[in-house]
Amino acid sequence: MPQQHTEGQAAPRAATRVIVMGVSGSGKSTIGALVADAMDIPFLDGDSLHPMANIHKMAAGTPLSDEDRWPWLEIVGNELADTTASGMVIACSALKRSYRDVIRGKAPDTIFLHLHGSLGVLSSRLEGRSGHFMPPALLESQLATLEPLGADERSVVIDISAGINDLLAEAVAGIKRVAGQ
Ligand SMILES: Nc1ncnc2c1ncn2[C@@H]1O[C@H](COP(=O)(O)OP(=O)(O)O)[C@@H](O)[C@H]1O
Ligand SMILES: O=C(O)[C@H](O)[C@@H](O)[C@H](O)[C@H](O)COP(=O)(O)O
Repeated sequence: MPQQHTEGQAAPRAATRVIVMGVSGSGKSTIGALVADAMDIPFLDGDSLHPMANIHKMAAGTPLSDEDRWPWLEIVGNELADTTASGMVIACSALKRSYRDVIRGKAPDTIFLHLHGSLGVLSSRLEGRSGHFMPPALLESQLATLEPLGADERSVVIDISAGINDLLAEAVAGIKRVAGQ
């Protein structure tokens, strides 16, 4: 029997499912964790969902192929679709539209937050990062693979040259706007 809502009673809010996307070094892990915290929903780093073979391949300086990425994207989509919380934020490069289609195939209401930046800003962020498996030399192939979001995709695009607090505010406002909150 469908749930009834009497006047004055708020209808339950749909889960907010977000992929923070972009190339390596764009700030997915940093901004993703902060957005999740601000929206009081769980955060998952897509790097932790890669099969070990993918991590070893990237660490050795070889870009992943589509075949390497399909199983990983399925896992990412399943995590988003299966969340029992009021939403979830996952950091996942989701570089091509066909990759985003895999995620949407599992969780159709996903909002993609693209952290967009110039080669110069991205390179300096990667050079400044330490203790990460991803070599800065893979940035060029990441940028060559990136397909920008289409107007028909549920999405928010922000320019990463701003400071973290400004990016966080812009990201949360954009997500809430797209989610109709
Ligand atoms: N807006 C920002 N301003 C300055 N430094 C940032 C900003 N966003 C991220 N960083 C830094 O840039 C580096 C890359 O960020 P990270 O979150 O690891 O990116 P990704 O997960 O997309 O690879 C990290 O050292 C991080 O602390
Ligand atoms: O599809 C890919 O090639 C990888 O998923 C890659 O895009 C991802 O970004 C890595 O996991 C590197 O990790 P960082 O993005 O955290 O540098």
